[in-house]
Amino acid sequence: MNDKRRTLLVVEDDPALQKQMRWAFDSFETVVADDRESALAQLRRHEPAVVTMDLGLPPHPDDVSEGFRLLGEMLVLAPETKVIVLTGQHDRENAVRAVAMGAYDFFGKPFEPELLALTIDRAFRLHDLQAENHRLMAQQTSPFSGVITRDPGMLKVCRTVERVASANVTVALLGASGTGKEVLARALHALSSRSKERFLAINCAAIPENLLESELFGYEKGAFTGAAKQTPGKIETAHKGTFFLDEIGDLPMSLQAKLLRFLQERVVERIGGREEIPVDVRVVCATHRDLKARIQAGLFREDLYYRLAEIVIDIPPLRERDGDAVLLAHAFVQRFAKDNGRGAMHLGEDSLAAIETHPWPGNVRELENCLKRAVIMAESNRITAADLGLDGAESDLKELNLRHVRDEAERRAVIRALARTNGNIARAADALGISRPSLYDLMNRFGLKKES
Ligand SMILES: Nc1ncnc2c1ncn2[C@@H]1O[C@H](COP(=O)(O)OP(=O)(O)OP(=O)(O)O)[C@@H](O)[C@H]1O
Repeated sequence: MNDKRRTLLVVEDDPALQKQMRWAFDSFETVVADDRESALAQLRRHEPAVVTMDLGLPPHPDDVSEGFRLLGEMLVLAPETKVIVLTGQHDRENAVRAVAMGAYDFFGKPFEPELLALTIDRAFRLHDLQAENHRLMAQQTSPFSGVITRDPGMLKVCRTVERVASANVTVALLGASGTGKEVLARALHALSSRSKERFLAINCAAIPENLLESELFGYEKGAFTGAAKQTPGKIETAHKGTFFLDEIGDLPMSLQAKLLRFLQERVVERIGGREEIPVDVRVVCATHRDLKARIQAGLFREDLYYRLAEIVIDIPPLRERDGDAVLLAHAFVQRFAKDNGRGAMHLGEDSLAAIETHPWPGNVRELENCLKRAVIMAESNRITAADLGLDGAESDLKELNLRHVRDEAERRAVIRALARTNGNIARAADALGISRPSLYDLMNRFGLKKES
């Protein structure tokens, strides 16, 4: 295969062997380095997909210390890069150690160039496949239906939910109102082995204290005035399924003790009853309140907190999710336009800018309601900022311009590299993975003086 875009870095201190390898691997774009420092500089500059490296490198060419140090640093700097380690013919121990550290493969010296070329080719193919896989994964939105996001923080939350779904641990979802706590609790249930059973939710803030107790634990006939028949509580009804306690931060103290007992003993006693009924439920809770602060204020039991918060998942507010407000807005417009039989509707430039700049204190719920109203109210198929009831923010097109964004990122990286290397141009250029002349060009472009 002759593809010059495939960059191979050869780390080899023997000039004769270096030359031989360049020649043998001329179907790749081969760059060479003869020691650790130059190898790291080449790695930064060329970002090769594949590296072959000798383990014996100067200043200690007769042992493997420098080689292993380089291998470790390369794997940190470029974990996707495939490193093929060249070892002595009988040095199996170091070969195995290198692969255990994360090297892709090893080869004994002297090697047959054709065989090594095949291994290199395979490494490139694997690298390309993994890159493609990452690209496809990045295109995906969240892994759950019902949760729309492309924000890295929120995607991490989704991955945590996936990971803990199958474990039978109690999960606390913490986040402001409308951030999607219930959506995530339902996803947790759907991904768990209990998905075929019930998901039961109760909002601890919405029900008065005396009613809440009977809602949670149930009651026997005649337990209190109006208790006409035996009624199981919600916890009991959720047996084998998932029980979602929303707004747990608002649970009255008296019920906190009772809930704690249930979490410890896993039995419920109906009001007015004497029987202890075993219940097997997975408990998920959520609150927008700061539970630690409530513990400090004596409003929430610390022992209950630790029972409930075996796994804590913090959900970021909408304003901290990059690009999500507009992404969600498009999805809501489509959904509500369809629900209302309004045909194809779209958001105008001014409304997109307004959505981006609004802080959304009510999070996704506020955005959802805002678009629901706008779809109904809009006079044409184009939704304006006025339809949204938001101030038509000046569209900051400069911020959206990709070249401007890139320039700004580059300017900052150059300033940081120069600061870290105390103005040393050669080292700053190495750190940035560019040549010295390129760094000078950038410094000129951004008006950065050599001393700065
Ligand atoms: N990432 C999301 N993608 C799509 N819809 C979402 C998302 N997050 C939330 N929603 C929608 O926003 C609304 C509010 O979400 P949810 O009820 O889960 O929030 P909450 O944090 O539980 O709110 P509260 O604290 O007020 O109970 C729901 O209609 C939900 O479907």
